[in-house]
Amino acid sequence: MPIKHKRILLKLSGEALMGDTAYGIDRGTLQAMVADIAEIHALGVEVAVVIGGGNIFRGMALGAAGMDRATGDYMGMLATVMNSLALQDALKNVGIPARAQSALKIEQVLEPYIRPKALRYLEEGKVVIFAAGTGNPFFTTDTAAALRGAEIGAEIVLKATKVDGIYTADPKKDPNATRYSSISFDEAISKNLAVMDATAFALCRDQKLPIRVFSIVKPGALKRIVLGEDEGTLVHI
Ligand SMILES: Nc1ncnc2c1ncn2[C@@H]1O[C@H](COP(=O)(O)OP(=O)(O)OP(=O)(O)O)[C@@H](O)[C@H]1O
Ligand SMILES: O=c1ccn([C@@H]2O[C@H](COP(=O)(O)O)[C@@H](O)[C@H]2O)c(=O)[nH]1
Repeated sequence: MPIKHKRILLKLSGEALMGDTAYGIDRGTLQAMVADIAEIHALGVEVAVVIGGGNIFRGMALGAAGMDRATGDYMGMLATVMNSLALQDALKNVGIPARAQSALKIEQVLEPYIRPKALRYLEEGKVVIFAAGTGNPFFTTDTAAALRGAEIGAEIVLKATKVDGIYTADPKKDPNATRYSSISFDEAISKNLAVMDATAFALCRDQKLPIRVFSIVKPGALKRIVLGEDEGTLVHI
């Protein structure tokens, strides 16, 4: 079967990285994510990854607890750096070349984000991990995924999360919610569907970059998507 998407931006949920634990990185979950990436890497897909930080810190939650919001956001971005380091290490452990780049300057830890270098890594078959989100507070890693996806000319943003698509309402709160198989950007924005923030939806819409939201826990889902099969929810123009 031919691959449908040659270059993708994969957004991995930070929150999902906890697995069944209450905080941090669950080793088994991380290895399962790596196994999914390995399957599509073996098909020749060029893979760039943005990983969230919800398993460690979210600026909004820290802000609600009384911390200065921007400070909380920088802590959230640093959380994504930790997740990116763990992912880079786990990929290398299974023989997949991976390079993480940071949107915040921490040169002793990660090389900085340099777009031409990232593009070269992708052409060389290396998995590129974009750490520290956009590098700016008041954004999210979903927006970083949209931004980097557009910058590298990805054909699609694949958001791997804890639910298996976009629903009429949060399926964790509303048992009667039903899943869309596809939805337009305008509808997703106007209905305030909180699976992704409006900034990310708007950026992808303006750049004509489709998004597919799918379950990170469903075995083989990522591979089926790159082979063109129907999974989760497609967000389109
Ligand atoms: N209409 C909706 N359809 C699907 N999921 C929804 C909807 N509204 C809210 N959600 C929630 O959005 C969550 C996914 O978004 P969220 O940004 O919180 O997580 P993530 O991107 O997977 O994690 P992280 O930010 O740590 O990377 C789902 O787990 C789901 O409970
Ligand atoms: O560009 C960005 C990206 C992220 N943040 C902060 O990091 C946390 C974790 O990211 P998630 O997307 O929620 O997983 C986020 O809550 C923000 O606080 C940021 O400030 N800028």
